[in-house]
Amino acid sequence: MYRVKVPATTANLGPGFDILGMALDLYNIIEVKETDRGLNIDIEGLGAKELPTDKSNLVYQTMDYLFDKADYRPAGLDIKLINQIPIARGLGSSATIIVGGLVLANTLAGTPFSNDQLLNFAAEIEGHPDNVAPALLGGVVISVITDQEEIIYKKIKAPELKTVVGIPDFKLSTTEAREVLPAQVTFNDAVFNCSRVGLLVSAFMTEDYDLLATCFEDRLHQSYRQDLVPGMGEVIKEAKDDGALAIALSGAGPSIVALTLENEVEVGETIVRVFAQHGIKANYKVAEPNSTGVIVENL
Ligand SMILES: Nc1ncnc2c1ncn2[C@@H]1O[C@H](COP(=O)(O)OP(=O)(O)OP(=O)(O)O)[C@@H](O)[C@H]1O
Ligand SMILES: N[C@@H](CCO)C(=O)O
Repeated sequence: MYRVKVPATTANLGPGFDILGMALDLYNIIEVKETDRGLNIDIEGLGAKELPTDKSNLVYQTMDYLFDKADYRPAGLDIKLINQIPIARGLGSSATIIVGGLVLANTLAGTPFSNDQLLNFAAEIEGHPDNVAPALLGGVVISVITDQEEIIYKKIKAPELKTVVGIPDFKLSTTEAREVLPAQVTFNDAVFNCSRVGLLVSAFMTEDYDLLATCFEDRLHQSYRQDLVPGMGEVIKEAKDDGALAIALSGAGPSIVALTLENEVEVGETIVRVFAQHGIKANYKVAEPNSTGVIVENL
């Protein structure tokens, strides 16, 4: 039997829409065993009651995608999902399943594909690379899609900061959160974001955390998504007042991610309190960045 442990991810980090993501020490685990008894999917933890256990489950769809490419056909599979990452909250749950499913299927097929090829497959399945890249590689990853539709990436060390994730008690699908984005943005807004992404990468690399508040500013996606996350503007403002160095919507939302040197409990409690003032139940988790990415074990 093989097992993978795949980290949650927070994508965008403010201005890096579809470009930047960071892995966190919160995990989904997938176990798989080849059998001769067809498909059996067992789900433990989050989503156990709602996720399908047939061939429509994302983990099977993903493994099937790789088996097709590898021309490998197991007679049957026992798959177990142990889900600890909340689903459709902007913490990369689907990315963990895609990365984990690809790594497991590649292992069963005799490792015909490299990690770089797996990253390209994962980005194609997910539609964007910013969650799948750090889920696979760990750390902070900058991903670029070339004109030939290939991913070029660079992993940098994650900041030595605490991450506070405020998780509202409602789902927001990535598809819905992308539908509210405009087809075009102004030249000024594009320049605004490019400048912050450049500065953010440099701030992480030089550990110049005083720059983070400016680096997390964004004009490409968060304002358009504000109506989908009641209280988001105020949560961000009040958590900054509590000492968060930087704060933004996590991925496509609805979770909010803050980076802090200290005061992580106060920042978390403030996020929960301000969401409650807007009628939204929420909880928070304090996480550390993950630097390893996916880990596969032969049990
Ligand atoms: N743990 C899981 N197991 C199986 N399928 C999952 C799991 N997590 C997500 N999915 C599938 O992926 C779909 C899309 O999830 P979606 O991308 O909206 O959320 P997310 O990955 O949790 O958040 P985000 O991508 O914003 O970080 C879900 O509707 C579900 O079908
Ligand atoms: N970059 C993606 C992340 C989705 O998790 C978005 O913001 O839509």
